[in-house]
Amino acid sequence: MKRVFANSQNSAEWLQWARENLERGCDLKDICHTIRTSGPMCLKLPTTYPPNNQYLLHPSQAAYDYFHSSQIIPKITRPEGVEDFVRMGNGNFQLFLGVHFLSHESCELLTEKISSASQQSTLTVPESDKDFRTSMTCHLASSDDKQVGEVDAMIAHSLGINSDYSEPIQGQMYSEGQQFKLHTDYFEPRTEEFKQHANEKGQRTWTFMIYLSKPNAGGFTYFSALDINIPCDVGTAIAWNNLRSDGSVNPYSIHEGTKIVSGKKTVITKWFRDKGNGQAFFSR
Ligand SMILES: O=C(O)CCC(=O)C(=O)O
Ligand SMILES: [Fe+2]
Repeated sequence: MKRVFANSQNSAEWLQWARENLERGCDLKDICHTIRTSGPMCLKLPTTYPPNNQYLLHPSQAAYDYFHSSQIIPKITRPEGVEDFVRMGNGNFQLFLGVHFLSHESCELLTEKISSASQQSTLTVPESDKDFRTSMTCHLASSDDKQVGEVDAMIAHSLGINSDYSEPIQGQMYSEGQQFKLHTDYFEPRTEEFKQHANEKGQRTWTFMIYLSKPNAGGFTYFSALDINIPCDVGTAIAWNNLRSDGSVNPYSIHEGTKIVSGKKTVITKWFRDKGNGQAFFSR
């Protein structure tokens, strides 16, 4: 980490310094430590939160995020890997893919259950774009179904996280023309959304998805920051960490359920949380 100036109390200079060092690949924790010990007592930072996720990808945003969220950073919930899954993406983002997670038979049965009891999907923040998320959601957990319970347990086991640290399992169904536009699954820190949704069970940590039925065209899961398109192959599962290793939110996790061109797509989604009862991780 290079020191470009000494004992400066100028916040802009320090932010610039943090940005340069982040771009050079220095560790965010070291940068923050230096700022805490040698930087200005009170960094003057923007008062408005960046409005879009593109801006969040800028390295200086990482520093900004870190300084501002230190009070509410959840504890680390990071499996080292996911059993039998391959790691995709880059060092900035943990994304895993597991083929043949579920048999075609199980996928068919679950698809039937989801299509028989689904309702319009909702969003955690109000959105003026009515096409933002147009899929249907099925609250599978409320069915008390044996197969659903087994899949739920398989997901938790595969990540190695205690299912008490999770939200109830859901199904999503997309018909032709339906989509879920670019978004992140974590709750935006310091917002109403965070206050409303993270209060009890904490921040969202991991997302786990299983593809149950494949559309004829379209319907990928697209991670735009990595330019990775995951096809909706029946039985395949993906899992990603919405947080960085220090527990702050990871903008590289931004993703989209692309529009269905023809056919239907059905998936299972399960979000893990920062808080729960008992040990967070299974011992392996
Ligand atoms: O359907 C997809 O591929 C993505 C779904 C998604 O991002 C979500 O439910 O949060
Ligand atoms: Fe998502």
